[in-house]
Amino acid sequence: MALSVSGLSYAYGYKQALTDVGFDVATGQFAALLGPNGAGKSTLFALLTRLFATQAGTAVIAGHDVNAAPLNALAQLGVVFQQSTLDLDLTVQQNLRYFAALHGLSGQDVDARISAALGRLDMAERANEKVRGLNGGHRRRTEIARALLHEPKVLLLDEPTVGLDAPTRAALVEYVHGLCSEMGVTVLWTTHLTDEVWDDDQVILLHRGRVLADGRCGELRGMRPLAEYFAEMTERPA
Ligand SMILES: Nc1ncnc2c1ncn2[C@@H]1O[C@H](COP(=O)(O)OP(=O)(O)OP(=O)(O)O)[C@@H](O)[C@H]1O
Repeated sequence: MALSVSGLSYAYGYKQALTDVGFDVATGQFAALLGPNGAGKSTLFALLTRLFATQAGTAVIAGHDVNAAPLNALAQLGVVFQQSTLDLDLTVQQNLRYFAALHGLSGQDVDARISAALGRLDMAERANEKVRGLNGGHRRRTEIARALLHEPKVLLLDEPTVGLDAPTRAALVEYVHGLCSEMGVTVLWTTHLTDEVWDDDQVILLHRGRVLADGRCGELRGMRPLAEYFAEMTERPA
């Protein structure tokens, strides 16, 4: 498994945000962590990226426990946060070079990695443009290219389509599915939008801090749209 979470619980003081959360994601799988507002998605994301320390349970990334071997675990993790962290006044390439330097990547290899990462996201032609001049979709693609520079096995994206229009959202969803099928990257994509999930994707349905369902989207939804299944699961009384 590329990502294994087991018995993960987390509380903010008296407020329980996650309760005994567990799931596995296989290598090369696109997994949607689907949940309404307040479900606990951001808390889980913060635990996987070690922004918060784990209180109970374990998370293992590409064989490395985030608590026992944090450096090894984080080395295998690419992260795209909900809020953009690009420098608007640097070019696309300068943003990527800066990130590479922070990761201790240097030498001729870096430019080759940057070209490859931008190529994968169809961003090669924009390498010398300042980020300020890019539209939202291209900025997001730049961030994904950047998150892949150190060739992580697992890519986490926290609601990456927020603020994008429908066609741009659909294109981004398609790019990231392509990373799974063509490069074998394992993706955990958090969202509350059911149209971002494809039938072959794994759905981990999170609600009020618990996993309500975990399975292949096509199987979970059966004959009805995923949105209907999602509403049925999350709108019934506690
Ligand atoms: N700093 C905090 N202090 C107390 N409670 C918090 C804190 N941060 C989050 N919570 C609560 O924990 C629960 C899970 O929140 P979380 O932000 O992880 O959910 P989410 O699924 O990411 O929601 P959203 O989509 O709105 O970001 C919610 O009930 C939230 O109110």
